[in-house]
Amino acid sequence: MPKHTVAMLGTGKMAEAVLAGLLRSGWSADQLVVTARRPARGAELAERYGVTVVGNTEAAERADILVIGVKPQDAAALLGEIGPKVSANKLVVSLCAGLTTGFFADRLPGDAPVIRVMTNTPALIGEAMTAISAGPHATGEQLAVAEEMFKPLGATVRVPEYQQDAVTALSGSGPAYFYLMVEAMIDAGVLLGLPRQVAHELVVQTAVGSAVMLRDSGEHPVKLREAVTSPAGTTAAALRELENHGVRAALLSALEAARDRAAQIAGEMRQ
Ligand SMILES: NC(=O)C1=CN([C@@H]2O[C@H](COP(=O)(O)OP(=O)(O)OC[C@H]3O[C@@H](n4cnc5c(N)ncnc54)[C@H](OP(=O)(O)O)[C@@H]3O)[C@@H](O)[C@H]2O)C=CC1
Ligand SMILES: O=C(O)[C@@H]1CCC=N1
Repeated sequence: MPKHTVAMLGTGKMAEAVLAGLLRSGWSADQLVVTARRPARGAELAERYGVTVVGNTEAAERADILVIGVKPQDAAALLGEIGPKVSANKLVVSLCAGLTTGFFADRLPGDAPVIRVMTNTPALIGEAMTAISAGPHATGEQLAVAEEMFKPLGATVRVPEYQQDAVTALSGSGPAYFYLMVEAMIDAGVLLGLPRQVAHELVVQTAVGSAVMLRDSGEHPVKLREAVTSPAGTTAAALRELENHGVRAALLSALEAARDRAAQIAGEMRQ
């Protein structure tokens, strides 16, 4: 990959995970500049990663890839600030849930190329799931640049932009669903009389083992679940309770709600 300079504009939790992932995968600190709204946050990032912290306009000037890491609600103000520095030879990469490439194109001068990315926090450890879509002014080459940038952070997939709200619901927010499940299982272990630390270790390693098996065996989850479920055994008893309590229906509703919220955010930002 040619030497690019990346600006993280608004370096909160998600942009920090991307920043850490890039540094882990061989990008050098001098290829990265970051911005923060609060000076204390900037100082923290400089100390933790050895990166240069500058203002938004200077970052937009210095870098050729501009990663938009602010909340969707803060994006318009940020674009207003950096707009004059964004020319067609810059690549704008949005991490924002809900916001379309059109939202950015409408607020940037000329034909600024925009790539919409939905990644997730496991980028921090090289296990992200990142979905990438090119906006109207982005070339295939620019899409490939964004893809190369995110590949070392985990897995990547190209999707048509209209699918990005569904992606956001599934893999963008996805880590939170698994963490909730783990949290609830640990509490259940405590209810059954296990010390919390023991319950924590049992659940976390079971989650890791199950996830690695899912990925590496290539087996369908139904087959893996059936292998655990003995006739008249303990697992069948537990699964019946999960079905009785509507776990599948809850997931369907939850993901629809997340997808709809992404679309709603975009609508709110247009007003
Ligand atoms: N968290 C996640 O798992 C995921 C998040 N995303 C997307 O990533 C984006 C960021 O989310 P997240 O990291 O969770 O949110 P955070 O609030 O942690 O990060 C946003 C950061 O931007 C800073 N900021 C806001 N305005 C400016 C500005 N004008 N100049 C410089 N910095 C600014 C904020 O500063 P301050 O600290 O002062 O508020 C904050 O540090 C969102 O658009 C979200 O949709 C996408 C996928 C997953
Ligand atoms: O909750 C959110 O809106 C962001 C987007 C996906 C994950 N976190």
